[in-house]
Parts: sequence; C-alpha cells; structure tokens
Amino acid sequence: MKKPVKVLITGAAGQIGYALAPQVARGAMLGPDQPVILHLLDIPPAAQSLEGVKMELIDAALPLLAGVLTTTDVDEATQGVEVAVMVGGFPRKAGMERKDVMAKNVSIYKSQASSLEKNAAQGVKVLVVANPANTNALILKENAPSIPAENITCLTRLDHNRALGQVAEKVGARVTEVKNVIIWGNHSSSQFPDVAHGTVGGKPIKEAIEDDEWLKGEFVSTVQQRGAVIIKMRGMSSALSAASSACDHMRDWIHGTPSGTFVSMGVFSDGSYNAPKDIVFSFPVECKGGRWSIVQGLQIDDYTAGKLKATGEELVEEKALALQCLEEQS
Ligand SMILES: NC(=O)c1ccc[n+]([C@@H]2O[C@H](COP(=O)([O-])OP(=O)(O)OC[C@H]3O[C@@H](n4cnc5c(N)ncnc54)[C@H](O)[C@@H]3O)[C@@H](O)[C@H]2O)c1
Ligand SMILES: O=C(O)C[C@H](O)C(=O)O
Repeated sequence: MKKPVKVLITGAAGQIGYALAPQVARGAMLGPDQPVILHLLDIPPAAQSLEGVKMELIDAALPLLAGVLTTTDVDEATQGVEVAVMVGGFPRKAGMERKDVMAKNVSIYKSQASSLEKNAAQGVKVLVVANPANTNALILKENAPSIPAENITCLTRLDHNRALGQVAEKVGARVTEVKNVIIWGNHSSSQFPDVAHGTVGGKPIKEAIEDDEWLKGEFVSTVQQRGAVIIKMRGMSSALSAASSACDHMRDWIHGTPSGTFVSMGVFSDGSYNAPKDIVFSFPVECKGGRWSIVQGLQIDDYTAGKLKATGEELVEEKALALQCLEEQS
C-alpha cells in the first residue's frame, strides 16, 4: 500500500465539496491505488454540516480513504498537505458577474495563502476553484511567495470539458474522440473557447463540423455562458461537473497528459501568446513528470488574437480591482 497523500479541500461543506470529497476518495484525482487523508475545512457556521459530510464518507466505506480531518481552523487544515483544492468562498447568484463576488473572496485567499505557505508540504500543488478563480489564484500566489508560482493554478478545465462536450454533441461522437480544444484567458464570460487546433476522431474540428457560423457563434457563447445557464436551471452553480473537472485537472497535472494531447489550465502567465504577464491566464498546457508547460508555436489568427487581448485586459482590470479591495480592507 502506498503512503497516503494529504489532500486539503476548503469549503468542504459546500456543494462542490460534497461532490468532490468522495471522488477524491475513490481515486479519481490521484489514482486508483493512492490512499488519501482528506483535510476538510469550512467556516464555523458550517461546522455541523462538515461533520455530517465526514459521517457520510465513513459510511461509504471507501477503500482508499485513510483518514478524514474536519476543522474550521485553517492552520490545522493546511498542515502537511501535498494537494490543496481551494473551493471555499461565496458563489455567484443569478444575475451576478464573477467580479461581483470579488471583495468577499479575495481576502479569504490572501489569508489562506499565508497558512498554506507556513504549513503545507514542500511542493504542494494548489488548485483554486472559487471565483474569481484566476484572480484568487493570483492573490494566493502573491501572498505565498515561498510556494513556486508554477505550483499555483486555477480551474478552467470545466470550461475545457464543456467545450469538448459541445463538440461531441454536435457531431455525435464520444467525448474521448475530441481533443485539443483550448480555453484562453479568464474563467469568465470573456474567455475564448478555441477549436482551431482541435480534432475529433483525428479530423480537424472545423472540417468535421463544417459550420463556421456555429463554431464562431453559438459554440463560443454556450461555453462562455454555461456557468450562468446552470445557475439559472439549478438555482445553484455547477457542482458535479466542477468537482469532476477539478479531479481531471489534478490527475493530468500529476500523472501527465497523453502524448500529443493538451488541456487548459489557469497558470501564471509568462507572456506567451502576448497574454499580459503577472496574471493567472488559461493556456493550453501539456503535463509531464508533475509539471505543466504551455504548448508553444500554435498559429494565432487576428480574430483569436483580438479575443485573447480582450480576456487578458479583463484579468488586468480584475487584478487592479482585487488589489484595491484588499487595500480598502486593510
Ligand atoms: N472555477 C470553476 O470552474 C468553478 C465552477 C463552479 C463553481 N465555482 C466557484 O466555486 C466556489 C464554491 O462553489 P459552491 O457551489 O461549492 O459554493 P457553496 O456556497 O455551496 O460552498 C462554498 C463553501 O465555502 C465555505 N466558505 C466560505 N468562506 C470560507 C472560508 N474562509 N474558508 C473555508 N470555507 C469557506 C462556505 O461555508 C461553503 O460551505 C464558488 O466561488 C463558485 O463560484 C468555480
Ligand atoms: O459561473 C459561475 O459563477 C460558477 C462557475 O464558475 C461555473 O463556471 O459554473
């Protein structure tokens, strides 16, 4: 039996936490032979609910689950964790943009960054899910200077998976046949879902679909607006798909992407593809040996360059707004 890995889930009494904890304990994130100890954090008003989640995890008799720690103390929660999935925060409600939850959420990420830096295992891999995901990840990075920037990422894999799903539905293919779509930029409605380098059953997506109007119009807006539509339909934001995509993100980061396949991750920008530097931007990445690298050399036409510019500008604005919120709170 392998040594268990300590996995932190913040906001664990919430709806994503409830969907995510059993998936991690079933091996969907770290592998089918990797035992885990879950560190579940929430705030004091959710403490009882968190205990209920722990009871259910025990009741499920999950073979890979080597322990569950529930706590409302962030320093206890971050102790020795090798993987941290940051879900805690306030979700957006119908009619709100992700920026509207900014002030509430960025301050959480500032304080939890310091705790992770102090207590997490060396080499901790961090995935920020809570919105505004890119900017929360940036604030976490700025406030945990001893954690390498490459170890702090945000979730745009849900948007990536949504794009795969839309293409598969359109052509009537299995989702596994669709590869190499890209989500560029922000996990917001300014993101650009790009199929120019993607294939379905080995054929370029553009040739398989033969409907440029759909690809430039309905496809893009469906992926961009999917989060808002789910909120309208369910009265709550996506949870099972967010949890499943968080597992995909971490699994590929740790275990690698198949040769020739890339996925989308929000990572600290080095200015590739003219994205602004010093923000967390979603790029196409390949993963190997526990590290991600941005896929280089993709041809970008003027239309796509314009979309990348717009989403990059939004992230620069979000960063300024976040810093302003933090200054006002200090
Ligand atoms: N990146 C993505 O693809 C994506 C997808 C879906 C949802 N989200 C975001 O994920 C976040 C969680 O969504 P949800 O539906 O699970 O919300 P939820 O309200 O059901 O759960 C959030 C939990 O976080 C807890 N929390 C609040 N402040 C905390 C703190 N300081 N420390 C620890 N826990 C804290 C709350 O008590 C709650 O239990 C939201 O910000 C949502 O917008 C992101
Ligand atoms: O859109 C939201 O606010 C929730 C989440 O980010 C999503 O994409 O489903």
